[in-house]
Amino acid sequence: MTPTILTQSTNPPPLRIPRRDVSAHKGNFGRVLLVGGSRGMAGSVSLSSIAALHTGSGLVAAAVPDCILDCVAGFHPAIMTHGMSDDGQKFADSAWESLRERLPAQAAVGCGPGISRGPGSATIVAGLLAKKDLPVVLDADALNIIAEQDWLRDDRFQRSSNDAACVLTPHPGELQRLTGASANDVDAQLKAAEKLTGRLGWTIVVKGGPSHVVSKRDGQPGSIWQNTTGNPGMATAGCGDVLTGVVTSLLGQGLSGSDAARLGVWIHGRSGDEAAARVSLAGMTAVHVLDSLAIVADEMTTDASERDGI
Ligand SMILES: NC(=O)C1=CN([C@@H]2O[C@H](COP(=O)(O)OP(=O)(O)OC[C@H]3O[C@@H](n4cnc5c(N)ncnc54)[C@H](O)[C@@H]3O)[C@@H](O)[C@H]2O)[C@@H](O)CC1
Ligand SMILES: Nc1ncnc2c1ncn2[C@@H]1O[C@H](COP(=O)(O)OP(=O)(O)O)[C@@H](O)[C@H]1O
Ligand SMILES: [Mg+2]
Repeated sequence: MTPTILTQSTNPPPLRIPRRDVSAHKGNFGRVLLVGGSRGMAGSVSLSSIAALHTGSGLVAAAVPDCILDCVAGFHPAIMTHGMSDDGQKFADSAWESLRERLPAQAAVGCGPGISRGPGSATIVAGLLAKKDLPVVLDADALNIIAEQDWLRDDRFQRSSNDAACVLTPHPGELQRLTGASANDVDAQLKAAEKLTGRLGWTIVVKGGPSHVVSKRDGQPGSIWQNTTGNPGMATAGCGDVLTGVVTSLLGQGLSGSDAARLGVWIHGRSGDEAAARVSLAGMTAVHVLDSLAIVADEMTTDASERDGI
């Protein structure tokens, strides 16, 4: 019997970015920084960083607690690493001071995978939320810190349409911690995300099968877009860390929060579908999704003649 492949995506992306010009150089595609990791979770921030490279970023660096720098550096020779002060496990209070100096050079920053909770991590998250001229993606424990600190009520962190994008990528458990909306009630989660987006001006990816992107578009709150790619094989450790790197990369390539989130979620799911077809639903891992991302990345792009309809 011929096996039925249920994972093939045929739908087009929600938007496209220009195909690379022949004279392109790495400076054209954004310098991005991934902030995270802790002892025991060096893989998370490495997955995010490699995902940013595989989405097309020109230069990718990881800012990590110094105690895991060698491990993170060993995952991929093209990733630069910056070691920040730590307490032997995770970022120390003073890490923000050295991180802050690196921010002006970045086109976008992604923060949270593997970061762990503690005062050092909380200072970094608050600093990034307050830096409204820098596009940022927040994930994992960065979101749990926002929930713990009750920063959703803090008007200091609102972003207007003139500010850089702030994109949150919670899974249902994290969104429940942030808003109280049950992880088992997608409608309640989308409503809660809509309310947040309207008030704070952030874009929220409500992850799942399928994922949704909730954003303010054309100044109007409450635009909800549903993704069509992806499959349950992606319910495996590290797939969310990959998404953080993908969306950070697209922000760094100049996309708005809403566009980076929608195209990012689409290509991430598309990579998952490619991985499932190549490996298997049960056996695929985040590393297969990363490899597939490098293969399907051009599906996000179009060339000038296609754009102009020639
Ligand atoms: N290799 C690595 O270093 C890895 C590190 N990771 C890091 O591990 C940290 C903890 O992340 P976790 O997400 O495991 O921890 P969480 O405690 O946030 O999430 C897992 C729990 O959330 C609840 N939940 C409810 N609905 C859910 C849904 N639909 N999807 C997911 N969870 C749901 C479940 O109770 C589940 O046990 C993060 O910092 C993450 O970046 C993970 O990404 C795995 C890989
Ligand atoms: N059943 C599913 N269908 C489609 N995508 C899924 C499914 N399960 C998980 N995913 C995707 O995998 C990712 C999991 O993210 P997350 O739970 O944060 O993982 P981790 O923290 O382990 O990296 C999300 O992008 C989610 O949309
Ligand atoms: Mg996660």
